[in-house]
Amino acid sequence: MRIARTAAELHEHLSAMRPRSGEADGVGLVPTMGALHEGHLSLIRAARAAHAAVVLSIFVNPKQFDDGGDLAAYPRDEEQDIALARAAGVDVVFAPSADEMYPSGFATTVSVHPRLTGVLEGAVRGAGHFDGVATVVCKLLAIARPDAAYFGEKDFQQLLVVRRMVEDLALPVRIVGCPTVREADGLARSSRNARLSPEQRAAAAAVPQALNGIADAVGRGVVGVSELRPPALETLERAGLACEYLAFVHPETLVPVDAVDGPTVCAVAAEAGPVRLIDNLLLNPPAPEGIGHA
Ligand SMILES: Nc1ncnc2c1ncn2[C@@H]1O[C@H](COP(=O)(O)OP(=O)(O)OP(=O)(O)O)[C@@H](O)[C@H]1O
Ligand SMILES: CC(C)(CO)[C@@H](O)C(=O)[O-]
Ligand code: BAL
Repeated sequence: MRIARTAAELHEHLSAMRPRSGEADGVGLVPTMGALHEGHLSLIRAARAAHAAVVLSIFVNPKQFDDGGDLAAYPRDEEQDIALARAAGVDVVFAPSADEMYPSGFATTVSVHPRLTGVLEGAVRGAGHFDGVATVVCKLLAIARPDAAYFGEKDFQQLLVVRRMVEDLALPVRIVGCPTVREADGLARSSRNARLSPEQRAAAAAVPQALNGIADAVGRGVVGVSELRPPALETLERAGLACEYLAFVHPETLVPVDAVDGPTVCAVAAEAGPVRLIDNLLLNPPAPEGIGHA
């Protein structure tokens, strides 16, 4: 496994591999901010299974953090990340500095429309968050020129924003979404979980419980958002979590819905002490009675 600190080094390593890339499906890119866990490893495994060469990028992108505190507190462990990447079969780790990504004079922002970036995470983290994500992902795609790039469905709005950007700018890359990897109690794996105290970690299980409660209710035919929200909010509140949003939206437009009468994403963000937890679930309305029975 090679480590590249600059775009030039990455190109050098990849050009040595590109001849191989004709065999399988070229290069797969897995963009991350490091502090690798099973969620990231699942993306790497998906890329490994599909591509001749796998590039893992590790870059804690300052442009997507509004709050300097969150950026400073973001967990970093490059040594362990490199060991995990090697064990998972990554070919090249691309770990640039902020100066390499944003040299002096850098003056470009990629901005997806606020109807997709100004709501949910964008509303809480500030308008600059998804501009920062779109800008860095666009640049990572331009540097690595992968055939496909892998993103987690845990950050479902990010995945939607990246897909929109790629389609609108006709970027020659396939975007692959991968399912959320969870702990035994259902909590979505996240780098920020490392900052939870044991009490906060126990309380955090209320997030998947709230989502599962909603899915169960929808399965029983309860589809009105006004009926689905209160018990879920109560589950979060009982655990001592501060809910930032619990939203029912159309999976592609992010427009809020009143009822789960078509595919709907329930997206939630809650604070456990200093840690923001996000999660989501795709809900489908129950099949009309009689359908599906022999
Ligand atoms: N539990 C998970 N399952 C699947 N993919 C995940 C999971 N957690 C993160 N990812 C994906 O890994 C990629 C890199 O994410 P990132 O480095 O921000 O990790 P993270 O754990 O989401 O960190 P954060 O604490 O910022 O939420 C993203 O595409 C993200 O959606
Ligand atoms: C996609 C990403 C690597 C861009 O910095 C980041 O937002 C993340 O880790 O999800
Ligand atoms: N995992 C999404 C990127 C972020 O939290 O900034």
